[in-house]
This record gives sequence, C-alpha cells and structure tokens, in this order.
Amino acid sequence: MKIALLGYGRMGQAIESIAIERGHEIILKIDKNIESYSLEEIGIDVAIDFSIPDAAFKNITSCFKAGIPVVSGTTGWLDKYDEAVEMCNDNDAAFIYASNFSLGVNIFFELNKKLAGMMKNLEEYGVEIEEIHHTKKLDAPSGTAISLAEQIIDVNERKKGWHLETANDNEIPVFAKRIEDVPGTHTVSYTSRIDDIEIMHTAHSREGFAKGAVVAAEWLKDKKGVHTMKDVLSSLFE
Ligand SMILES: NC(=O)C1=CN([C@@H]2O[C@H](COP(=O)(O)OP(=O)(O)OC[C@H]3O[C@@H](n4cnc5c(N)ncnc54)[C@H](O)[C@@H]3O)[C@@H](O)[C@H]2O)C=CC1
Ligand SMILES: O=C(O)C1=N[C@H](C(=O)O)C[C@H](O)C1
Repeated sequence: MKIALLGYGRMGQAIESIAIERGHEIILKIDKNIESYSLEEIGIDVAIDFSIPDAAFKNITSCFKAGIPVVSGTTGWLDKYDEAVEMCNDNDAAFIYASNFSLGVNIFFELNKKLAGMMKNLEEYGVEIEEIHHTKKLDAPSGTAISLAEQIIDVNERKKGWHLETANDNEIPVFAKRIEDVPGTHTVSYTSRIDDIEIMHTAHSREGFAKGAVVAAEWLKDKKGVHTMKDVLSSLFE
C-alpha cells in the first residue's frame, strides 16, 4: 500500500517503521511546517492521521474530499466527530477513528464493558478511572480514558457523565497523571468498604498503537463508510 502520514511525530514515526516492516511504502509525510498540501494524483491508497487536536479535522476531511480512506488516532478533537461522519458519508469516503488502536486496549475495552454490566446495580461500589501518560501529551484526560468512561455510562443508569479529577455522585471521576516517558496506562477501579476490583492496561511502548493503526489501514483500504476498530477485530470478538 502507498501510505500518506498526516503527522510525523512520535506516532507517525512509529507507524512508518511498522508499515515498512509490513511491506508498505510511505509516499507523503505532512507535519506542522507544511501549511498546505495536495493529496490528489499521487496514488495514495490510505492516509493515517496522528497529528494534533487542532489539525485532525482538517486533515481527515481533506482525505474525504480527495477520495482517500483515512485512519485517525488523534485524540482531543471529538466535538467534531459527528460532522466528520456526515462528511465521510456525503463524500462516499472511508474512515476509522479509534481512541486507541492497540489490540490489548481493544480487548481491555471489551472487559470494561463486561465488568460495567456486572457492577451497574451494585451501589456499594464507587467507580473511577486513572490514566498515566508522558509529559508531552497535549490533551487530558486521554481519549482512551474517555472511551472507558463512555462505555460505563452506556450501561450504568446512575452515571450521567465523567469529570476530570472531581466529580458529582452521578459522574465518573477521571484522574490524569503525567510522568516522563510513560506510553499509556489506564486503570478502572471499583471500590467498596469491603474490597476493591481493578482492571488495568499498561502499554510498554508505542508499538501496539502503531501496529493496530497499520492493520486498520490495511483493512480499510478498499472499503467505504465509517467503521470502528471493533469491526477490524471482529473475528476476535465473535
Ligand atoms: N489512537 C491511538 O492509538 C493513539 C493516539 N495517539 C494520539 O495521536 C496524536 C499524536 O500523538 P504523538 O505522535 O505522540 O504526538 P506528537 O506531538 O509526537 O506528534 C504530532 C505531530 O503532529 C504535527 N503537526 C502539527 N500540526 C500539524 C498539521 N496541521 N498537520 C499534520 N501534522 C501536524 C506535529 O508537528 C507533531 O510532529 C495525539 O493526539 C495522541 O493522543 C497517540 C498514541 C496512540
Ligand atoms: O498521547 C498518547 O501518547 C496516547 N494517546 C491516546 C489517548 O489519548 O488515549 C492513546 C494512548 O494511550 C497514547
């Protein structure tokens, strides 16, 4: 596949290594110093956006207009996700966004949903989420922590939203810690007077995120419409 990288920071570079290992070619790299760029007529099969919150929507929708399937892992821009979905469908384009592309976190998401279903009526347990990331991260809480919170809110009628650090009884508190060089650690904790239950995912490097993004790009290349990482991994979750 001929791949365009929209964002060539820590993740763009990790994706480049994995893509080359899997036999793909990087034919375009866009980063912050490239103000305007054309995606047309250079034979891009798929674009992968890991940029910054302020740039993601423009990068993604430029791909829709050029008819190029796009995978995005950029977090912190999701107030515009519904608009992106509409534009994808209007342009008959192809799109996958995931707050986390790693196989391990996508398994962790399924565990989180299962546990949330089991805990939803047990009022004696409080629930909270903690995420730890490197100090260069621009957004807080992480996109993955927001996905975990939304998965619990979807099944637990007592929880109406989430809040950073402090929360009302009807919200899930999400704690964001920044420690140098941590690739990404997420914990969901249920705490009662009698005992605690915790599930945790710890990334040891960015390799899992990068590999998942390339696998998603391979899967999306000849498809249309808006998809999720669960669609990509469907055979695993049957
Ligand atoms: N979904 C997932 O699995 C994962 C998502 N992420 C997310 O991916 C994003 C990028 O993460 P990192 O690579 O660690 O950040 P980074 O800061 O190392 O890289 C972002 C790059 O985007 C560039 N950039 C700035 N303006 C741009 C523009 N207009 N167009 C294209 N590129 C532009 C920056 O110069 C920088 O090189 C973040 O939002 C992060 O939260 C990170 C890891 C995994
Ligand atoms: O910025 C990061 O590094 C990461 N961002 C994603 C997020 O916000 O959830 C995924 C991963 O945890 C690493």
